[in-house]
Amino acid sequence: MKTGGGPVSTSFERPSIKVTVILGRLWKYLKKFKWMLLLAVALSIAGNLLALVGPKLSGHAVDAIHPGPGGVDFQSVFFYAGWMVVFYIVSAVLSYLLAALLVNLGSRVVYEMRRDVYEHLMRLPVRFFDSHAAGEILSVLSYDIDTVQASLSNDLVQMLASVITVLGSLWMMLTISPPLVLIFAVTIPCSILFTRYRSIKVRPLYRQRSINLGKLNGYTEEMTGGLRTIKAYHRQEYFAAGFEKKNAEACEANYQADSFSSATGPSVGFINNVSLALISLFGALLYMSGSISLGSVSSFVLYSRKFSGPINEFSNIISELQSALAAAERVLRLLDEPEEESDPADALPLTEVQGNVELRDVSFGYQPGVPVLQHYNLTAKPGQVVAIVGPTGAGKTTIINLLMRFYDVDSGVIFVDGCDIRRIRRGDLRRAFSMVLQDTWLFTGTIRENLTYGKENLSEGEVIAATKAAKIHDFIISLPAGYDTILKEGGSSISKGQKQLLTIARAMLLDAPMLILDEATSNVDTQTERVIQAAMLSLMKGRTSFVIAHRLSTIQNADVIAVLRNGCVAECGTHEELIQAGGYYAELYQAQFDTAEQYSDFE
Ligand SMILES: Nc1ncnc2c1ncn2[C@@H]1O[C@H](COP(=O)(O)OP(=O)(O)OP(=O)(O)O)[C@@H](O)[C@H]1O
Repeated sequence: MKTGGGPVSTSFERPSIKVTVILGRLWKYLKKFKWMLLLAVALSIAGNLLALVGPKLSGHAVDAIHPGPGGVDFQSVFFYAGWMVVFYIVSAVLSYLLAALLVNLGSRVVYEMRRDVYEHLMRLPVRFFDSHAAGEILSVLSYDIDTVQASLSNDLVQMLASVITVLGSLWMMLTISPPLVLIFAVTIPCSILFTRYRSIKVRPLYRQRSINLGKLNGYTEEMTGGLRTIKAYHRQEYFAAGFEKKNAEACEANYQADSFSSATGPSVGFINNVSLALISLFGALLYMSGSISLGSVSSFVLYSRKFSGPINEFSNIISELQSALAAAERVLRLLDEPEEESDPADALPLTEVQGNVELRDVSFGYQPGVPVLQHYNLTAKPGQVVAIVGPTGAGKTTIINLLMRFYDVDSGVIFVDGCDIRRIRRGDLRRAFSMVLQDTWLFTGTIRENLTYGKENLSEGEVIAATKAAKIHDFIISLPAGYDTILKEGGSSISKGQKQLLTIARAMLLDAPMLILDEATSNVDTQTERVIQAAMLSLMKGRTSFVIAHRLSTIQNADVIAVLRNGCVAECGTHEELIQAGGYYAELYQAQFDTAEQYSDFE
């Protein structure tokens, strides 16, 4: 079954969400841990207030040094210096505890966020996955969420510390010399305006960085998936050029964002140094006029450094926050993707399935204006085997997509046991079908887990009976760990045919009342196909089955063969009837028959 094919959506690139909305939604995650947050605030206040005492003590120590011989009051100097050490040690311990707490908080938030995104992904319609590159989705789940975490654990602690240090230092400076504080009235607004201007400019750059990285990941994921084909066609250079382009775009966006934001720090640093020069100048003048002690000037200088340090740091934090906001935005955008419509409140259960299926006047297209099925009609009576035949791209798999409600019809109705499938609970409808597809999907786990994941509490005997019927038992027990063999990365360690036989055994074990076989034996050799034919026939017995097969020899015994052409049923009947009619099916059958003959001559 095809699941891809649609254009890769660019929905993660839509215009930005308002910062307040992003913060509000991040707060919903944070508030679950409000006690940790409160403790963090308390630790931050305590730690930074203690650190604020240092410069004051240092000022007292300086004032204990009097000009002239014997003018140093060592007792006082040691007293103040000792207390400084004590305050700084306690403050450092509190800062360490705070950082550890916030790292923990960040991890918890990220855990929740990642879980929400994953659960949301599971609820998204197939349409979403058909139109988004897997790498792009992975990029949101890993890189973007990690960026949010880094910001939550580092920036949050710095922001808290900065606010307290700035306010505390300002207060201390006001107690020392209000006129000197006036210098900041000129320099601080310059810093703030400059930082604000840069932060407005930098956010779109960070957004672009996330987008480009997502594209690069999408491309890499696609290329690693298709590596065999690339090597077989010797197109490494061609795709390397594509990678080069995406890589260059990602690096360029990264450079643009980082270089723009990194210029902010030095600029703000310069403004702060100007204020330090002014403080030194005016401080000296005040000292000479006798209105301030030398120790106070020294304390003031230290506080001014403490005061402007975080403001300088603020610009860095702001750029990191912008990066985190851009990442959070992409995460939220993914969370905003509309989920598969939930079942209506009065949705009907599907318990005793008879297997009456009818597609009545069904029209459908994946994209507006590009119809795939047009006024399509098909009826399957209970227990019948319906084969759907048609040229490549005719819409055979699309019928399966509609039957399973991976997509909904544009018009017309699909009935199961006389009930519109849109009125049936989705889960019940899907459980009513066992599917064996051309593209088999096995997950990392043991063979047994892969066989039984559709149905719990299966006995060993049932599992072995199914694998024997699917002619895969002998292969499984030939493996050193038998049924406990771990299949890695979707079963990449076993052949495609073996994978398909495993999924046939899985479908047998699921024992659903209806069957979908979409090129189910396409990867199996003709000999094995013949051998498992009996098992397939017994599997289909009494079950309404939809079989898609290009090899017409496998569907000759179907009760109904529906030939699909140009979106509608071109011919319908049994094999004999269609051969007699001498239409498209007869032509197709003859062509396959001739080819088989040619090959047997060749042999
Ligand atoms: N997710 C999708 N988005 C957009 N178009 C799609 C999508 N899946 C399939 N199509 C298009 O719909 C048409 C029918 O596709 P479908 O997979 O149903 O054909 P098919 O008869 O099963 O082909 P095949 O025999 O090659 O498996 C094709 O033109 C295909 O390109």
